Amino acid sequence: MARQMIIGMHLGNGYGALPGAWRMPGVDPTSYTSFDAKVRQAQAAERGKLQFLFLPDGPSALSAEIEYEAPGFNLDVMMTLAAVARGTERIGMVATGSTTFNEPFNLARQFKALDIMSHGRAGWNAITSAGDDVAANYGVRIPSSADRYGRAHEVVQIVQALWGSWSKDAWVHDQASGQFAKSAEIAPINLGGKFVASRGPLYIPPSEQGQPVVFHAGGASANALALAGRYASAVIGAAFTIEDARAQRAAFRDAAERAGRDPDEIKFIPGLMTTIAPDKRAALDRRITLTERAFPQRAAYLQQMLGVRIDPARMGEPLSPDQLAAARPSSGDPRSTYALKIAREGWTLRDILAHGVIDYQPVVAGPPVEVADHMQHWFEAEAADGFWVAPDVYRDGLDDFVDGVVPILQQRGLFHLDYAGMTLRDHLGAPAQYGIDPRIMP
Ligand SMILES: Cc1cc2nc3c(=O)[nH]c(=O)nc-3n(C[C@H](O)[C@H](O)[C@H](O)COP(=O)(O)O)c2cc1C
Repeated sequence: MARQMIIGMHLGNGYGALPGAWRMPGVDPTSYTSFDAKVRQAQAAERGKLQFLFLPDGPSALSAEIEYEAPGFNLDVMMTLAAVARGTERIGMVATGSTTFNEPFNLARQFKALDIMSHGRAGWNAITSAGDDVAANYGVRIPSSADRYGRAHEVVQIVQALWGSWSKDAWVHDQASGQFAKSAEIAPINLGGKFVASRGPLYIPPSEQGQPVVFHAGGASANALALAGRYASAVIGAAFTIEDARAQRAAFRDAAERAGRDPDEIKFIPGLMTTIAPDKRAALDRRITLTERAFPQRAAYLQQMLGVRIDPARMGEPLSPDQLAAARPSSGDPRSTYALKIAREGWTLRDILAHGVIDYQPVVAGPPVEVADHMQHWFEAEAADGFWVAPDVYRDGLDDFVDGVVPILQQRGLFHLDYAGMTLRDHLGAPAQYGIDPRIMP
């Protein structure tokens, strides 16, 4: 069968990916604390047969914008997914769990419990935390990159070892014989390194997929490549251009190969922000409503990207011929070339910003077919094995993706018509694994 794409959905604060989402008509302003809202959003993604939900997590400092904007993260990713697990049946659930600020025993226990509750649908986004604001919440300074990644390798190995501490058929639960478990098949782990250790065993038997799937979110730094290359089945990526995405995907595949794995075992899944509307004008207007508060600040940044003076008071005007002639895309920001291309098309300053030229992920603002075209283009260029999609506003943006974009991708043979299996491993085509991968023994 032809290669088909994997699609995940960003499940953040309950409102949507853009800062104005909480104030949009029809949005319940208390969705931030509503588990029901998150379950409904997960159910909508499952209706679209999406393979997984992606829950980022900081926990970073409260944003300076809290006066006007909702925090970007979930109240608590594991508690949210416990609720989502009970309200869904097939969709995978991938939560972020820091390897810097958690003990491996806690991570192993929580993720495996979720894996059991969800019948084999859990994934762990194993990241290193960066940022002094996160560290301050734990009363420490942020460790060096070498120490963060050194700890991350130990944490992932111990977590995986703990996951395998019950053999696959250790749990007998035979009422007739009275045997609950085979104690000879439950082993302590006794693993330790420079940073962390655990005796084990865990007291949780295998799930339907054996154990959770390991993800990693990050860029292609040498340390991230070494970590993801060894352990990750999928990388949640950020790439603004198709060239960057191709290079990152190739780098992660090479890293997996260097770790002795088949490169097809690691899927590269960059992000995509969507604003879906009947036409381009309506989509840009929607993005203006959702993000305009940030435009003065973004205009100042656009000035640096293009190397010309830009007057934020002239939001309704295109850049002048003199400005366009003098503009030079900054080599320090890969988004600059695209920003200049959009500016040269003659859009007003407000519309240039509404195109998402300064967003963290590529933005598609337009009708569903444009979103599908973007995904097809990147997928067929081997820049992506799939996408994690961040709708601007969950309330309608998620349905517009599921009902508008997904059928186009299905008609084009690029996306499955239904789930073939029950577990996250099934959905990703991730090889079976139980305990530490024997190819990567400590
Ligand atoms: C798409 C994407 C998603 C990320 N999600 C998270 C997250 O949920 N929580 C987090 O602490 N860091 C997250 N990160 C940050 C990375 O884990 C990592 O800290 C960052 O890329 C710096 O990596 P470095 O230390 O190798 O330079 C994310 C990064 C990317 C690109």
